[in-house]
Amino acid sequence: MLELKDVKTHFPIKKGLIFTKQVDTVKAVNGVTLSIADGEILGLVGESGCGKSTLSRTIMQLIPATEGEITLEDINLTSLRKNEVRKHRLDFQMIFQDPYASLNPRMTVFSTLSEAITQRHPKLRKNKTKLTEAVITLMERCGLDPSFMQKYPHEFSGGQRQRIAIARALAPEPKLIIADEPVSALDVSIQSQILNLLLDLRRDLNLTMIFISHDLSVVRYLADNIAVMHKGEIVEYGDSERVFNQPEHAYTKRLLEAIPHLLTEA
Ligand SMILES: Nc1ncnc2c1ncn2[C@@H]1O[C@H](COP(=O)(O)OP(=O)(O)OP(=O)(O)O)[C@@H](O)[C@H]1O
Repeated sequence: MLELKDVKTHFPIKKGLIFTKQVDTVKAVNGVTLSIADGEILGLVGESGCGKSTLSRTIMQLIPATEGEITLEDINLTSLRKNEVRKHRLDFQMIFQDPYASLNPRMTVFSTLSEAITQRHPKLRKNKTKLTEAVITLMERCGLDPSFMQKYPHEFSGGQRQRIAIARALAPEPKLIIADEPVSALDVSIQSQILNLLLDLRRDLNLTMIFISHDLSVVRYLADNIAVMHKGEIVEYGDSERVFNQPEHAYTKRLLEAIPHLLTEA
């Protein structure tokens, strides 16, 4: 479904004083090769600064890859012209850590979701009944009471706001969802509800997802496969349980040792 071949995203940065012409390169993503199957949840883990966000933004075509190939269902996105790339933007949707920041505070749930639905189905703009039905279906699917559709984000709890953000991400019927630390800002009890919602959605809609987290226990719960990223490279990749029980790379072992309870559990 999604293939990455030797993807590199490098940022040139000026070195030293204002008038200097010397340039350094930050190799934020440095030769990533990965594939994600239809309906798979891939966990992407690594410390802050290892390149997870840059890799997501490169996959979503928000920043151009310096080198390499990104193929979505046999379309080589890296070879497309800018206006052609735009057509594929809806195929990728993101869920962020802070739903409050990602939702427009001045828009009701209905406006937020209907705007996202009509990006994919513009004709629905003229059919309020069908649009409302689609909003209700999305809200129910994400465990939200549709009678709250005229409410604003601040009128919901943190967990419910994340459900709205998830519904918003699903609305344009994306091919891939990238969830960037989607439960890190939530209370532990709410975290599991949101993780279970994501698992239910994957089961019901065959969602394909990259789940980014620094929390390995969360990733283990959700992901089929795990990619461990370190200094712009994938240093370990494999089935979730294998990576947890028999980590091969020293960096993965270090990450696992940082959570001792996980080792005793395994
Ligand atoms: N636009 C940019 N220009 C220059 N350097 C950048 C740019 N964006 C990211 N970087 C650098 O690339 C490296 C990877 O950053 P990135 O944000 O992708 O890491 P991350 O793993 O997502 O970190 P975090 O978990 O803190 O978000 C960092 O060293 C960062 O400073």
